Amino acid sequence: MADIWSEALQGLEPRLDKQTFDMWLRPIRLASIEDDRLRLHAPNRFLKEWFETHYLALVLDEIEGRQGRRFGVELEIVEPAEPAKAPAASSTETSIAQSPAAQPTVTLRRGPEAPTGLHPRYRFDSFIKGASNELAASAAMAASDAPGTRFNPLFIYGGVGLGKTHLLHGIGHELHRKDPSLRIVYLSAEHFMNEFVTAVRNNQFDEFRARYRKDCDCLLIDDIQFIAGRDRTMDEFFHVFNALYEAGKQIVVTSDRVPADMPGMEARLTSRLNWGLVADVQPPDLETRIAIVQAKAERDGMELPAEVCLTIAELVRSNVRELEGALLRVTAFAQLRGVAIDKAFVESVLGKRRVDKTPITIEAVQKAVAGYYSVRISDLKGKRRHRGISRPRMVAMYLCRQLTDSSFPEIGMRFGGKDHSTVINACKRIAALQEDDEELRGAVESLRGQLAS
Ligand SMILES: Nc1ncnc2c1ncn2[C@@H]1O[C@H](COP(=O)(O)OP(=O)(O)OP(=O)(O)O)[C@@H](O)[C@H]1O
Repeated sequence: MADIWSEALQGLEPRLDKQTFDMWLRPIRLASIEDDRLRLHAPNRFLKEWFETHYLALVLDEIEGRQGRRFGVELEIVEPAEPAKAPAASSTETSIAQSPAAQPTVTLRRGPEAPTGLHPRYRFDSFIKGASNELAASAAMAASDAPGTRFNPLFIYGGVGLGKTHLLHGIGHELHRKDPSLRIVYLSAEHFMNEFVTAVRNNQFDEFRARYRKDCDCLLIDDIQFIAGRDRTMDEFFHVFNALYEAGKQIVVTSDRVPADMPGMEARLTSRLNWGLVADVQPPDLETRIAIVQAKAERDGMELPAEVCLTIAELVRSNVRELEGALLRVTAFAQLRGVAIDKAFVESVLGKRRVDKTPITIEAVQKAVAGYYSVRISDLKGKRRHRGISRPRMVAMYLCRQLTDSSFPEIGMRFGGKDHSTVINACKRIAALQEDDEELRGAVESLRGQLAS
């Protein structure tokens, strides 16, 4: 009976990319054939769902072509009998008949009450899945179902504001929910470097090493591209990676680009980052953008007419952060002016505002921000870290990114030759701070209005 299955797979193997075949088809097993039904086993929920949606029809067509009849299918999740590599949390999939070997083999020390640094809103249930992020989102969920096993490391990459950090935090929350004893460490690569430098300077290397190599069951690192070219940090991260990986601990990494495309990143690190699954997030399509606008409005207790959601989604295409910003702008303006939100209003706030106007330049942004905060343009381009300077500098970088077509490296260059990751961090920081800081939100809106007019 297994021949039906293996013959079909053999027929398909040369027609599919090797990685695709090994990842999605090979792990599916034929358990039995009853009448005209194939009973198949998938090792986990993620593989089951992915196989069902993407490859099942293909395999059934192949079988039909060979056998001359169409089979039905029952696809169940059955974990492989051999012990999982990771001693971490087992899958909570209730339908799985767990073999004793699949249970955790060591008792983990209790972790903190809740992993620190995780944004309370960045959870899977508030993440809208669409074609543009499907692989990354499903893989993130799979990694939190069975950490340290199949998708380890999980590498999520993509452009700015597309949900990488949201997914990373989602994994942390989900792992913690399923097993509060897990020690989950989340931090940005920049933070990792700063801690490392401080540890070396203060002779606290043993503590640093213990924190990341031993007392950690899951490492979530944001913006790994930051450490490219920083030799000692890369070397340290390499050892952290090895220690955790060998212990079967889950590692999830995000970046703005694929591992192979990071100039200055050591080859031994790039290759390790490629060991597991590399999944991208792309700018959302129209349907996903509409769903995101609806969900965000609902979360904020607003009911927006479908036409309004559609108009916002049509006008803002680049990324989700900008979509959120646009929604915030529309609702804030409507509140200020005390008017109802309809299509024409949205267009007046977002849409045609830039048409027929000269494009906003980086210089114009720097000038407006310097004037607003009463600082010198040379300070914005300089290195001083005093809050009175660094805050306006970050706001200026943020507005340059929002209002001009300039890339991160280009903005960095025009701010006194700063690294693109500094610009990325500034943009993120200002976007996040605006959520709670009304004064900052007011400043950004006022500058935006000034520059747009
Ligand atoms: N699919 C989605 N569903 C719901 N919200 C989303 C989705 N994608 C992104 N967001 C939201 O958009 C905002 C930006 O997302 P996030 O910070 O995760 O982006 P990122 O890819 O990490 O970008 P960056 O590289 O700039 O850090 C967040 O508020 C996040 O909640």
